[in-house]
Amino acid sequence: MRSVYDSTQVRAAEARLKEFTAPGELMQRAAYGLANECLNELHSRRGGVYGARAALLVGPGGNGGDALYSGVWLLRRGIAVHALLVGVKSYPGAREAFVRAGGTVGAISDADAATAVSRADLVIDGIAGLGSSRSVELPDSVAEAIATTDALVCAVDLPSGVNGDTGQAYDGAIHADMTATFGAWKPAQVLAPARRLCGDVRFVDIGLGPHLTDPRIDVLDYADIAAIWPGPSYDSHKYSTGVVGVIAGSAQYPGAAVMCVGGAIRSKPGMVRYVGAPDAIERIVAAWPAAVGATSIDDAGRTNAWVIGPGMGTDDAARSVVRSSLSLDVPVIYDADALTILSGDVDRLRERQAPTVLTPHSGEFARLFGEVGDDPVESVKAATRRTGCVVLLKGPSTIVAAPGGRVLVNETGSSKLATAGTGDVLSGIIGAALAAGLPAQIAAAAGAYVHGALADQHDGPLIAPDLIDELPAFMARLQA
Ligand SMILES: NC(=O)C1=CN([C@@H]2O[C@H](COP(=O)(O)OP(=O)(O)OC[C@H]3O[C@@H](n4cnc5c(N)ncnc54)[C@H](O)[C@@H]3O)[C@@H](O)[C@H]2O)[C@@H](O)CC1
Ligand SMILES: Nc1ncnc2c1ncn2[C@@H]1O[C@H](COP(=O)(O)OP(=O)(O)O)[C@@H](O)[C@H]1O
Ligand SMILES: [K+]
Repeated sequence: MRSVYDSTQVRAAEARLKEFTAPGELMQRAAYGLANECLNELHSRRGGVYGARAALLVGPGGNGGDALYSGVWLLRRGIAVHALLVGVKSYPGAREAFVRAGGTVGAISDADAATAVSRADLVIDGIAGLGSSRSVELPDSVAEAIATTDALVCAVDLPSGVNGDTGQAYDGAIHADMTATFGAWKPAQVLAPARRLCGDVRFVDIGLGPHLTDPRIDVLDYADIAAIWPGPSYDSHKYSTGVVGVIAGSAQYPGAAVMCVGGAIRSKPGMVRYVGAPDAIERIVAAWPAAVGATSIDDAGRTNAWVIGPGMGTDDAARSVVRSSLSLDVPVIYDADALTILSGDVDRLRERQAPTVLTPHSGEFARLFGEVGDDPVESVKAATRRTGCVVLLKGPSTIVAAPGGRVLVNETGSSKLATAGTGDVLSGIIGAALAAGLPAQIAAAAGAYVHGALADQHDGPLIAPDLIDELPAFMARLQA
């Protein structure tokens, strides 16, 4: 598990650590770590670093200070380093130290600034880090040179022009190949759209660890999923590993039910029950002979968790099923059309006694709670406070919040998943995890991890049923 801390937490931890360290020590640790990451990467790209050129983009604050002091280390390794000041100020003492070590300094507005960038093998973005909260305004020629260079572009702490806490990217934000993050992972390094601008994130330890508590976000990794994903024990039977109920599909969207049941059944619960009209049951059993049909929730028999919504439509019959399901005393995941149905009735979700998971994409989220704002984590947390439910917001970074709990962000998957029906598979997978007894937020986040990993594992173009086909191999590896 990777813990992520916001700028207030990082600044507070830095302030505490500074009580035990010499003045300027933390910046030296950061600058040395940054230089090392750049040297290693440059070495593997060019086969050596001597004789290379570097351009530093230097802002007025601590971020620019890190860039200038890292320049001192680069100069000592035989790299020619030119600093371009963005503005008139620079971090006290850093510019002098850089010049003493042999660095040259110009202004970003100099006529030859763009040439310095395009001739560089390494561009270090030290315009702003934790203090970045607005667009980056560089001369067009320099912005163009940064955007088109083949050089290694390394961001100091965060790419300039991204909001470190929310993951928002402002105009002109720098697109880095690599980011050296100091002391902690920051929200922008795991949240869309900023995380894409970070490139490969390298952790530089500056000793903040003992001073950081209560992360803002956690990111589950493969080892976490392997440890928590339920598997059978020697004395398991079909009722002990969880029974999933699925209500999905309609005459208009029959495939949604097939994919949702497939996602559930291939995640290996003890049993999957499908509730629908007789012709729908026939279709499901033709696709998944191991599924068990019933025509109503009441007739379905023992079920540990329900998945309700994919492709079920929003007609009166669907509305009545969703409303009556609110009183089910087992975990329920509401997805797709069920979310649309509930959007008129959001506050009724509070009536639910058993755990509830909502899995909206941003359009469904807007219908339920209003548009996702500039701070998506805050938007999702507000939705959990309002409903008392676990809310999983889908998208290029999936955010899972629970009432009173920590926020989980999923990093697996990619835009390969932007194809119809992948969400139906996801809700089936989460349903299996819920039925096996995982706590609702963990089930949702672990389901999102598995779902994304299936896409990552799949070679070539992906359609939703491919995810189901990838499940057995993934589960076999996970449980090995
Ligand atoms: N506080 C500490 O103990 C440490 C801080 N470190 C570095 O210091 C950074 C934080 O320093 P600061 O608080 O000075 O903040 P920053 O240097 O990140 O940014 C603040 C300054 O940049 C300007 N700025 C913001 N956005 C800009 C833009 N788009 N274009 C031009 N200028 C812009 C602001 O007006 C302000 O003057 C960290 O991200 C990290 O790089 C590290 O040296 C580690 C230790
Ligand atoms: N650009 C993207 N990057 C990563 N994941 C994505 C992207 N677009 C969609 N996804 C994922 O694909 C799935 C789509 O679900 P959804 O929108 O409900 O589709 P459908 O209703 O067609 O099944 C979600 O898990 C979502 O997180
Ligand atoms: K930066």
